[in-house]
Amino acid sequence: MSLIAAEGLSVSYGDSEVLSGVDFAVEPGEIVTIVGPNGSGKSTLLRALMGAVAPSRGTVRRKPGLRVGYVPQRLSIESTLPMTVRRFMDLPRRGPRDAAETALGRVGVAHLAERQLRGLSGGQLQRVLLARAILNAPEILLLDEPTQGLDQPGSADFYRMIEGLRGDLGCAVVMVSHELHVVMSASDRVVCLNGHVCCQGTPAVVRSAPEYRALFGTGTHGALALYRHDHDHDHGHDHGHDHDADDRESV
Ligand SMILES: Nc1ncnc2c1ncn2[C@@H]1O[C@H](COP(=O)(O)OP(=O)(O)OP(=O)(O)O)[C@@H](O)[C@H]1O
Repeated sequence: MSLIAAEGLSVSYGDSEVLSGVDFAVEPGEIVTIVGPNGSGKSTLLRALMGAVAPSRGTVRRKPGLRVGYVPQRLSIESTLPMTVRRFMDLPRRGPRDAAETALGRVGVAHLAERQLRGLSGGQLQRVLLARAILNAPEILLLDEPTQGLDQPGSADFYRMIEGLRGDLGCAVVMVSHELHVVMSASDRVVCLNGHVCCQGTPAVVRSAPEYRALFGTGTHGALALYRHDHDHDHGHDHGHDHDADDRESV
């Protein structure tokens, strides 16, 4: 059984439909990366999977009792607020002390427990957010651009750690990322989103898919092209049909 399955999922904000007809399912233990231009609905898809935004059409089904860990794109508490890492781990409610220590240790930041949150580097803060997300032994981790602001070695470390966590906890991981070259190697499956699913499959399949190349170009592993892509929010364009991994191996 899928952990989460969206079928024909559409989401609108007011009159504006940002996702239309998305079919997307996550199986236990897989690492799926969602790529797409700015404004293509990646964060919205994650939030719809969690149940934080309601579909305007279609359905999202979650396995009953599913434990979800979520790392947001930005920290929503006031970052100038005095607060230690340990205290932050106890929000919104205090858990067993050793659980927090274990989680911090798992992501390599046990030594930061007494430090102030606001004094952490970007990479340290990401790890603390991740530690908090794994406190409830999630079956699925949802990460929204977890390496934003990290340099390339920092990002590569972070993705290695995600793979390690998947191995230790056996959880599935769904993450949004712009760092296509790193992400590609760390993912079992890549979904290219532009209001709808343009193409999906293994990293190798997606990299050679014409729909992906049309969005991201072929140079610089797509990373720079991503930011240059001029997204006009017209989701009505037609790629003919959606593809999945199996019919694209020969491209
Ligand atoms: N709460 C909201 N109310 C109204 N519009 C919203 C809301 N959240 C997102 N949008 C709009 O929906 C569209 C998709 O946003 P979303 O954040 O899902 O895209 P994204 O692919 O994650 O973008 P980015 O790569 O820039 O983070 C954008 O045009 C955005 O402005």
